[in-house]
Amino acid sequence: MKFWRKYHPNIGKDDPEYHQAGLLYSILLVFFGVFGLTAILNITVIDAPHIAVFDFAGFILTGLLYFYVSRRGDFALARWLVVSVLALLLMTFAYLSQGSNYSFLWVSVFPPIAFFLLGPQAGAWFTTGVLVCSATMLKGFLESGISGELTLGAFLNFIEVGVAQILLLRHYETSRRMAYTRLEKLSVTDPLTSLHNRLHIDKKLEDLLSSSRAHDQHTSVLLLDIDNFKAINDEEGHLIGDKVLQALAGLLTSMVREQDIVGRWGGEEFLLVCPNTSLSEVTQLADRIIHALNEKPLVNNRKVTVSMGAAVVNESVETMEKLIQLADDRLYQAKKAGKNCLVAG
Ligand SMILES: Nc1nc2c(ncn2[C@@H]2O[C@H](COP(=O)(O)OP(=O)(O)OP(=O)(O)O)[C@@H](O)[C@H]2O)c(=O)[nH]1
Repeated sequence: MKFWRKYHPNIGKDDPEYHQAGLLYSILLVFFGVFGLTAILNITVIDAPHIAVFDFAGFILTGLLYFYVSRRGDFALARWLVVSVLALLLMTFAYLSQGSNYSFLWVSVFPPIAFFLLGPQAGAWFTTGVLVCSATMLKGFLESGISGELTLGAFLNFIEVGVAQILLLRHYETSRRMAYTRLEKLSVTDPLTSLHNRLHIDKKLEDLLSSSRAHDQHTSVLLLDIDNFKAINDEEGHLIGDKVLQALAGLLTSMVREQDIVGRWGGEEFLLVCPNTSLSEVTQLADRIIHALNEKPLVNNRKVTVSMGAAVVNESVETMEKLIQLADDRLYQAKKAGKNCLVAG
């Protein structure tokens, strides 16, 4: 049931907000249905019109909120609105039932939702606020003796459970988010060189190409392969081979602009993606790389050379596949031409 995706097309399946959006729209729909149904029941069967008024208000409020959130599409605002309305409705319900039937326990569904939608920091503050308001209200009921079911013990248990929930959820949500951030970083990083991995660079390049086409800008790529890398491994050992890859990654990163992307494309292949860069500009960059490598050894007094193929987006090379294929064909030509050079056209 991913009907909400049409309202937030920018939230992808791998996004942390994906499940938040699912929860948010489920809450709105469930509350909308439950309020509508209980409003009818409270009027027709139970004969409790004062509760029916509250149900009806909840029905209208959640309906309006659904409409607003889905039309506006600002997901950050949507989360705050839903959590605020939920807090309001739960506390109003606790107030109307005046401590009877332990219905104030409904307030305890609030903390997990608040932490999940707002995060550990805002979730903790918001939940503390709701807990303080609810406890103040229940204290009033307790002192006035309005409900025989609300004992001092029940009241204290309510507060203790609330405090425990805040502490536990804060810990849980913080560690969950940290683990997510770490995994997200690992999934886009090449462990040996710390450069972007192929998966990530694929996605970045795809995004860049769509914006290049939309704004009629040049995006150039440079596919780079270390020459005779097998010989380096064979003669110096794999550890030195790894060091060469790391040193080259560092050199390439230091030579490009901030907006350029350097990634490890495969074993001893690297891909440089340069937004807003013409073929002649990327040729200058390639010349600087060749010059820097010829100038001094990378690791262990061992000079390393590279071959490169460059390509730029234009009318005949529009897709990512075609762009990479062209750069790869040119890289192959550079190898055939004797290595340590660039082929750009
Ligand atoms: N040390 C190390 N070697 C790797 C890694 N990934 C791939 N290789 C090695 O890279 C070498 C690539 O060899 P080839 O494809 O024959 O290429 P080459 O020797 O560079 O020859 P040319 O490309 O024609 O210049 C292989 O020996 C792989 O084992 C890595 O992460 N670390």
